[in-house]
Amino acid sequence: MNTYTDLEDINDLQALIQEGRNQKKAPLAQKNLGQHKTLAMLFFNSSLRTRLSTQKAARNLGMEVMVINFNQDGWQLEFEDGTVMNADKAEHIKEAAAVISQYADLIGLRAFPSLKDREKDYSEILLKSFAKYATVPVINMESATAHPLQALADAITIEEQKNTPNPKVVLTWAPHPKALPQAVPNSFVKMMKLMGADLTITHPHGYDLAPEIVGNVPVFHNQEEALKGADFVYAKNWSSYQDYGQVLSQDENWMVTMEKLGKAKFMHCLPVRRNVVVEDAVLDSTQSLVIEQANNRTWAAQAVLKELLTK
Ligand SMILES: NCCC[C@H](NC(=O)CCC(=O)O)C(=O)O
Ligand SMILES: NC(=O)OP(=O)(O)O
Repeated sequence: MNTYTDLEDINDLQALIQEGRNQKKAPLAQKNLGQHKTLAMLFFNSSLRTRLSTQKAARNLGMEVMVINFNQDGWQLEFEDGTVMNADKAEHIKEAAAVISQYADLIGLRAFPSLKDREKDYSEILLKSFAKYATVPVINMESATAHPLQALADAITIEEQKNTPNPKVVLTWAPHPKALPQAVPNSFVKMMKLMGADLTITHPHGYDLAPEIVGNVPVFHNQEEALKGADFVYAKNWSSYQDYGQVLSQDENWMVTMEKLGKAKFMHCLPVRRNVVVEDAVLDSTQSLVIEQANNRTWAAQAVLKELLTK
């Protein structure tokens, strides 16, 4: 693995999941691997889990970490080629990426989509420009359309928690007051396909994810029907892909309740809006995996950092 911009960068998924589980058992077993190496983490958006778990993972491997909140502390970046930079953008990605590459051995990036221009968001201009102009590996810490570190933590969580060889996994849309990205569901669907999981997707009309990502995964518009016999229920809100970035429904009947969950385990990437996405009773029950899922973010990041350090 030379970079971790999306799940396609993974050479051997089972080995990477196993590596994450090994790191969890012995977090400091390779504490000198990253000695004198630095991870620079660039945040264009808020984060709790990604920021802290990735730092923790890097430190467990002996790395130094530098963090910059780009919107507050960095210069506004220009990504287009050949522009006359006489407006608000002070620095071109060509210089910024080349300069950061001299200070750091790995660069992590978080940058959400605009949710205004689908073509532009799905072109992943920020992530791809960094990957192009940086001379060190780039790690996706949630880009416009993908969250591969989250998906790896989700895969580790399902592997740890499953009681049958091929459990039924249901990804359900859930209501939310704001327009949210498709990054988490996109990467979750891709990951479940890579794992060969028994995946079902359920969402209201108008919320289909990108067809090239969904492929032939069964999609139900009846949530109750989809949830029948589920072993894992993964809830997430996302805004519309077709009517790009729009909130078409806030139907509270789609909230995950204990009654709907049945015997299944509950997953969510967090942060989660209580009693909007999912009711308290679910999050406060022993069937909720959300805290363990967030714990696994460290081990997923540590597995990825290890691969990138030893490539
Ligand atoms: N990194 C995990 C999720 C990040 C983001 N959620 C959010 O922005 C929630 C914000 C709120 O609830 O106000 C998303 O859906 O992609
Ligand atoms: N799940 C996740 O990525 O959380 P943060 O947005 O807090 O990093």
